[in-house]
Amino acid sequence: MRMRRLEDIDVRAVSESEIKEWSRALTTGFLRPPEMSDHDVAHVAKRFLPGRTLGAFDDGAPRSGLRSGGGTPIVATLRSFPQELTAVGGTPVPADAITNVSVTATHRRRGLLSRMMALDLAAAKERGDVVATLIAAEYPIYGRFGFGPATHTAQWAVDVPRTGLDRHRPVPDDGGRIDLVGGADVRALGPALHERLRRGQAGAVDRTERWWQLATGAIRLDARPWTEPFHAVYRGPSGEVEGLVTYVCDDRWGDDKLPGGTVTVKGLIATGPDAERALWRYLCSIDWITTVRTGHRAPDDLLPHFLPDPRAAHLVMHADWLWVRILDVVRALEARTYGSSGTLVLEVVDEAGLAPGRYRLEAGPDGAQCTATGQEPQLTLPVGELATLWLGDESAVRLAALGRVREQQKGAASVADALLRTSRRPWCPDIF
Ligand SMILES: CC(=O)SCCNC(=O)CCNC(=O)[C@H](O)C(C)(C)COP(=O)(O)OP(=O)(O)OC[C@H]1O[C@@H](n2cnc3c(N)ncnc32)[C@H](O)[C@@H]1OP(=O)(O)O
Repeated sequence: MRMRRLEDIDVRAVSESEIKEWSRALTTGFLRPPEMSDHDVAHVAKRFLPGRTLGAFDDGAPRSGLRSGGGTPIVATLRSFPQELTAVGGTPVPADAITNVSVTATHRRRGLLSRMMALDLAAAKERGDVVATLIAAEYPIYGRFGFGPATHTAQWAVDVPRTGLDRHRPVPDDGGRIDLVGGADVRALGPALHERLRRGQAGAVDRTERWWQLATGAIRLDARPWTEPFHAVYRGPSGEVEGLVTYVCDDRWGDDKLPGGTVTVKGLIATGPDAERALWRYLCSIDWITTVRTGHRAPDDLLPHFLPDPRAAHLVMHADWLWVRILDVVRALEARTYGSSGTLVLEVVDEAGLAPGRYRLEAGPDGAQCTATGQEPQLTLPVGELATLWLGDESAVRLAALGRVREQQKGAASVADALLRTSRRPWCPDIF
């Protein structure tokens, strides 16, 4: 069969009637069994947003075999949806959340992702989104499109017998209480708790009703076998719900008849350190459990230091997590608060032409003003590096040492750090 030339492959928004074929292309690109059940396709269709589900159509591709319906075969997918991302200081900014990016193995490295990404980012800019966000499958994919890694994830495995915690003490020991609750309770309590968390957590994103339904089994998908988890809530001494953990346990025993169970945390959110401490200690106090796996946490999570012996928490993963692409430099910089007062003139390099320019930032602990300027820049940096600095996780001095930002004025990177870095690291608890 003749290979289609690039310009013969149509990249466009899919219509609702093309969702089944689009879903097949997505599962194929993600190396999953290609045929999605009608039940699962119906769920994909439910969250369909016109114009925001993109596909690449190759009418030269075979219509037999894996294909599930009529129409032109789809060989690449990308979907975006509206999201809110919390900036430093707590203000949510409108984000274009990008997900379901795939290109069928036979069509890779021919520019299909680049074309879909250009379409989606242009539409986001046009809509007035301040940033685009995604969780990258692999590190090298998205930097070229102006994204920078803006939060990191860490996962620990806690060796419970080594923690030094006294398993005879009641948990919690601070006047609060912990209760196991059902999925319906979580759907009732969880959203308000999460809203409180995300307002104070730079890097957090909003959760939809569907998110809570999936997390509690109210929506089940054929492609994701469901195990009913445990949910525990922590109420502080005042009786208010301040924390929630969802976890599963295995039932492992050694030949020596000693228990060796593992708790795997699906999510733990809390509005303050007392609730976090109480929930981690609760998990470490469950009989038969010798390991607690934490799931995705911020790299500066307090967990190890809640344990008398912090070395009992072994770091098992540390990696980039949320990637951010700034689309509107002025609104992004004005949305956040700063660690000190000062001014900084930045030259932002953006080869895609979405947010390039010279910007003067006058910043302070209560907010900032940012304007386009003709002044000489103090710091020159690619738009992806700006995203990395924007959420407060990275140091401009480090990036200058790596040659990724350029000081045009000596000491400008230190000035940038004093303004932009935060005392706690940003964290995105979710995957999307
Ligand atoms: C947010 C999410 O959904 S993350 C999930 C991403 N999807 C996956 O990882 C699924 C498996 N992989 C794929 O489907 C594809 O390989 C994709 C989507 C990663 C890339 O799609 P392609 O159409 O091949 O990308 P495209 O041809 O536009 O590549 C543009 C450039 O990026 C580079 N590139 C693309 N993917 C990768 C990668 N995984 N690693 C390194 N470089 C890459 C290409 O080499 C090319 O570089 P060049 O311009 O210097 O030649």
